[in-house]
Formats: sequence, C-alpha cells, structure tokens
Amino acid sequence: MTERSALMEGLVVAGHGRHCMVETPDGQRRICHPRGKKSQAVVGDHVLWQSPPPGQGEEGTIEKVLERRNLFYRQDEIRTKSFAANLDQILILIAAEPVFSESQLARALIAAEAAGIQPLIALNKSDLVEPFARAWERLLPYRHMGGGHHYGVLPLSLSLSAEVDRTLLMQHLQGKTTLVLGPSGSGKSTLINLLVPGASVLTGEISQALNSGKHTTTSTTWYWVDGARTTALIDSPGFQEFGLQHIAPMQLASCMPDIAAHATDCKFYNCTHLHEPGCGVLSALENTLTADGISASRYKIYSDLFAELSHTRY
Ligand SMILES: Nc1nc2c(ncn2[C@@H]2O[C@H](COP(=O)(O)OP(=O)(O)OP(=O)(O)O)[C@@H](O)[C@H]2O)c(=O)[nH]1
Ligand SMILES: [Zn+2]
Repeated sequence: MTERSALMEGLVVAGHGRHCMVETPDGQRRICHPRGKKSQAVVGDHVLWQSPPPGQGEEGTIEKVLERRNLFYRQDEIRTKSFAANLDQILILIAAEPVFSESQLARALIAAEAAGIQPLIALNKSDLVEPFARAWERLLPYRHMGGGHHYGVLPLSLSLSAEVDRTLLMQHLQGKTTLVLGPSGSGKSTLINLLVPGASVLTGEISQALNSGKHTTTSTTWYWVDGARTTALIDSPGFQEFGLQHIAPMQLASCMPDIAAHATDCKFYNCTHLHEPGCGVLSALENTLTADGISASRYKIYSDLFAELSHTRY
C-alpha cells in the first residue's frame, strides 16, 4: 500500500465538472477530485482531503464531504443541479429591465424555503424610473409576504449609486455566506465586482486552473468579501428553468409564506387549496385588498406548480 499523507480540512470554493478548488484554513488553494461518488462535493462544502502520494502529480483527492447544514438545488425530471451547500441566505437579484419572470422568482424562493434558507430579493436599476415603478408594483406581494419572516425587497442602482448600495448590501451580507442568483442582465456581475474588486480576474484564473487551460466560464464560485474571511458571496449561473421536482405538491403551500399563512384556516387538514369548501387560501384570494390577502398572480403560480408537480413523478 502506498503511503498517504494526513487528511486535511478544506472548503470547496469552486467547482467544475468533477474537479473542484479546495481552500485550506490558512487560505491556500488546491485542485482536487473526489475519490468516489460519495465524495462528490459542491461549493460551500467542508471536506477532508489528501495530497497525492509523491510522484503522482499535484491534484488532491476529496476523501469525505462533511455533514451539510443545507443544500440548495433544483431538480427537473431527469437531472439534479446542486448550486451550493451550507448557506446563510440567498440573494435574488432582479432588475427593472429586463422585465423579470415572476414565476422564476417564485420558484427560486420556493426552493430556498424548502431548503430552509432565508431568501432576500434586490431590485436593481432604480434609475430607470418607470420600468422600476412597474417592477416595484409587481413585487408588492413579495414586499409584504408574511409567515415567520418578511422577504423584503432592497432597491438598488448598482451602476449609479455604487457606494450607497454597497453600504446597504453589507448590512445584509456581513458575516454571512450568501448565494447570489439572478437572470442575465440584472447586474449580477456589477454587484459581485462592486463587493469583490478583482472578482472577474479571480474567476478567470480559477476556471483556467480547473480546465487546464481551456477557457470556460460559468461555474459556481465562492468569493471572500473581506480580508478576515467572514463574509462570502457565491456566484452561480442557472436561474433559468428552475425545476422543483423534489417538492411534493402537498408540500408546496408550506414553501409559499403568503399561502401558508392562510392554509391553517382550512376546514380539511389535507386541503389542496384548489377547490375545497371552507378553504382559508381560497377565501383569502377574494380579499386581495387587505394587506394579508393572496394576490391573483401568486395563486396562479401556486395552482400551476401544483399541477406541474402532480404529473408523472420519477
Ligand atoms: N441603468 C442601469 N443599468 C445598470 C445598473 N446596474 C447594472 N446595469 C447595466 O446592466 C447591464 C447588465 O449588467 P451585468 O452586471 O453585466 O449583468 P449580469 O446580471 O451579470 O448579466 P450577464 O452577464 O448577462 O449574466 C450592464 O450593461 C450594466 O451596465 C443600474 O443600476 N442601472
Ligand atoms: Zn385550503
């Protein structure tokens, strides 16, 4: 048997295919690959890894993925895509323009709820006055959404009021690990580069290293915001086509705080909130004028998703 070096702790800071970049507690980085299927790691994972035996290159092996506090992922009918693990919150960045898809926003929020991770929404491009006003209006249900917590929506104008926005964002991000998601064009790169100067250079270097030279971008990347390494941002692509096949139809209401708030008033314990008499959700739908009513668009998202998740399950 070949002599192996001791197991070391590390944090996964980038992933690409089977390879990932592992950061040691003293801040050094090494490319690693998993020993087997069970040691497949995602960004944010804490792992035990090992240097290769002498003469067998530089690449380390991941021997064990330590227990996860949470895992944020999406799932379509065939594939599971894991974004990241061990998150404190998820920041969803949308903008006045391009017009955001409410269904996509709702799906990401539902996945966050299902994983037990606090979501936060930011609406960028407040300088585009009229489109911003329309988007802000569409976000009304999300600004007021109750349950155990309020989502809240942060208004931003990243390219115009960078310093003000940095201060506002840091109030929410300080000391936490935050996954940043958003549709293309919302200003995600602008936000990351504002909080992590040099981020784009770093990404280029990491993707070069992980691809041994080939230049492919778009993989999930962890950035430290501060020198003390207490605040982190994770940039991940893949906001589109947010599959929720891992959520059961009957679990859906509990992942939508505005619906969940009324689901306790239903006459039947197994109410689907689609057609039952004495349904608290359906009666809240008729009261859209009250602050805690359920908006027509939110209810449509609920019923469409309920149907989607009730189809053939694999
Ligand atoms: N008007 C306005 N434009 C902005 C603002 N913030 C960013 N932009 C612009 O919006 C465009 C998209 O910004 P990016 O940061 O590249 O957006 P992204 O989300 O990373 O987009 P992809 O690179 O396509 O994923 C750029 O042209 C930015 O200059 C803002 O506050 N107001
Ligand atoms: Zn009901």
